[in-house]
Amino acid sequence: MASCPIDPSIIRPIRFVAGKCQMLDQRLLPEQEIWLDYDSYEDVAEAIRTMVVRGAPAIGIAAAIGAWFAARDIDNESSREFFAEFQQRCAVLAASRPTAVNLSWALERMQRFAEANLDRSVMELKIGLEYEALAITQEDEQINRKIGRHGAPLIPDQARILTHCNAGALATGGYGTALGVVRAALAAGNKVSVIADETRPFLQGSRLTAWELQRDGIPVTLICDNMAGYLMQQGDIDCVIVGADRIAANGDVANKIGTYTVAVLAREHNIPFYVAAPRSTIDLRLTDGSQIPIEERDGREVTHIGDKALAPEGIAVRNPAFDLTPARLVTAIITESGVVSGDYVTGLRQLF
Ligand SMILES: CSC[C@H]1O[C@H](OP(=O)(O)O)[C@H](O)[C@@H]1O
Repeated sequence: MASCPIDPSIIRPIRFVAGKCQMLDQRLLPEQEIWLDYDSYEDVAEAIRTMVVRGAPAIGIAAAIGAWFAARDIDNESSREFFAEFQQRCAVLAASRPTAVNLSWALERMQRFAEANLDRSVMELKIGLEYEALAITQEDEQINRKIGRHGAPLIPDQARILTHCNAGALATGGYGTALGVVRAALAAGNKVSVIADETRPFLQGSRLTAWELQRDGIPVTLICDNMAGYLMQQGDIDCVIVGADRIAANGDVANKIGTYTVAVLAREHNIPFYVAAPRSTIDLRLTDGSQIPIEERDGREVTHIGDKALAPEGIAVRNPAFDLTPARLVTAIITESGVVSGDYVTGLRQLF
């Protein structure tokens, strides 16, 4: 059933209506629900970089809206000169974060639209780009509902599902990818529950997944990342479902740091490890995961929570924001076009 776009009960982190954009500042959850107004491509790029908005599909949507702001503000009557400036501004958005391929996927889609319509006036190009950004925004939730429908049959009744990071409504245009499978399993009548890794250092699990699921009345238990192995050992986890930021052509998965650790633990305990992602997160241009850029973020995310220091001043820090899970540890990849497992090279290519 198509969701009602104005149903306030459904979590959507980005609002794009009549050329206006608001984004839920996810840095302030769960304590504050603050919506920020955006009206320039530079500010949207900063929102992506600073993780006001985060999550691969949500980053793609924000980038598309940012690209429209970029086009709207170009003051040029020549379509070709307009397009050259538009490409330069899209490059600013593309540089905001490196790992989630949805960012470049959305920007390339916007630029392809413009390039295919250079015979139009600049005004017509601007109008068309707004509709393209709106389409990218509105398509995402329906894609996630399809992912949920394909994934739900994999989830047994009473399943206790471990999640890592947030691949829910807050990471997308609504409904979520990994959490979309959870929502669909519940809608199918399965009494599933979630065990959410807090996901240090940005705490997307404790701050976002726990908030999102509690708000929707979905059973959720929060654990520290270092507890997952113990719960698996105790038989308290029945399956794992995570999202993805980029999937290479061979099925290697880049996702939030700690995902690889969970995948290794799941394999050790013979627990299914599922990845839920839209086709826009699959990058067939990369033969394997070694080619996926891994973002290194500010060490302050590790040494501080807000202004509170968690480590001695000046301590050396590493802060890779993602890691790579080899395809051999992935039980199946759940997409809006179906479920792929085993021969990922063939299976992923057949999705397109
Ligand atoms: C549905 S994609 C969510 C994906 O994005 C997250 O990363 P970040 O919060 O840094 O944008 C994480 O890897 C999630 O699995």
